[in-house]
Amino acid sequence: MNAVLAENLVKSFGDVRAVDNVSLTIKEGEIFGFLGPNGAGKTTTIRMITGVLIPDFGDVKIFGTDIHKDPITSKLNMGIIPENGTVYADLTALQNVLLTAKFYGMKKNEREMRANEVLENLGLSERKNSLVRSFSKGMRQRVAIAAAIVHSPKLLILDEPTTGLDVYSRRLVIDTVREMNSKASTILLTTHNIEEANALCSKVAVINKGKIAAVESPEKLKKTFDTSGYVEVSFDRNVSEEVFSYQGIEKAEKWGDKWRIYSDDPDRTVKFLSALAEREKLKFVGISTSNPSLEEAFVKLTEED
Ligand SMILES: Nc1ncnc2c1ncn2[C@@H]1O[C@H](COP(=O)(O)OP(=O)(O)OP(=O)(O)O)[C@@H](O)[C@H]1O
Repeated sequence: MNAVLAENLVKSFGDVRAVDNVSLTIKEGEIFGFLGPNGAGKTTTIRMITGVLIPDFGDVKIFGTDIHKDPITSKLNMGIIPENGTVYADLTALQNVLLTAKFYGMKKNEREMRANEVLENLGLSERKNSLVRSFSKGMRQRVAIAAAIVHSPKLLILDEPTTGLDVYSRRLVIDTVREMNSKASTILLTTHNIEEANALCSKVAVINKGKIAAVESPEKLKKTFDTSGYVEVSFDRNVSEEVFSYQGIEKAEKWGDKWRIYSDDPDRTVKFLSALAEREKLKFVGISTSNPSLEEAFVKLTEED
């Protein structure tokens, strides 16, 4: 079953078409990353998916239920951490989480057990009885996350969950996302952080100027935009450029003590190099293929025309 099925979402604010015909399918069990530059339409899309904003056009189904026709059923399945997650500053961390647990209709015993458990997992046990007012940004964000996951939602939606957090809070947030996913939650998160998306997500969608530019696994996306396709090789002695003249090899460039061999088929290049080494009695000192980055793909997908 699809956790999220968003079809043809459109939302304008005055003359600005913030979201322009966006469709997304998020399968159960995925960690789905929503990437895009500032103002691309990520938050507006998330707000439509979570039922906070009514689209001008289009539908959203959460586990098959229309969010606008039956918001309660849909929302019971969700945990939502909005951008700059909101928590009550005049309540303690524990009171914040217990309050949300109550909203979700959890029983008293279960509320207390789970609230303590999630606060512990998010490194907040020792401060659970302190007012949130006294907390740092990272701690507040962790309280917001604890509150959003206390009812073990089937779908966890996080808008920029790690922006502005210190390394410790970021690590706890990422570990929590992974743990929720391993316990059968589907995750949808927006992020600016491409390396984070690369490390966490099984699939990413890139949005630019309100439109979806690509939906792929990070690995496929990297490969699609890898224009650098080269193999780097060094031998135990110098060779001249001519030895690399071979069908399919576009060029060979000297890089320090190595050669970069460009082609559209690294597998063939490696086989060719192996035959070359044998024929010329060369020994490999090192050989590696280029490592395309998701950042490169992202920049290509979102760069100005
Ligand atoms: N309530 C609003 N009223 C007017 N314009 C809005 C409103 N919300 C969003 N916009 C505009 O819609 C566009 C998309 O904004 P949105 O916040 O969805 O982008 P985003 O991808 O989440 O950006 P960021 O990464 O900076 O948070 C922007 O041009 C923004 O100025």
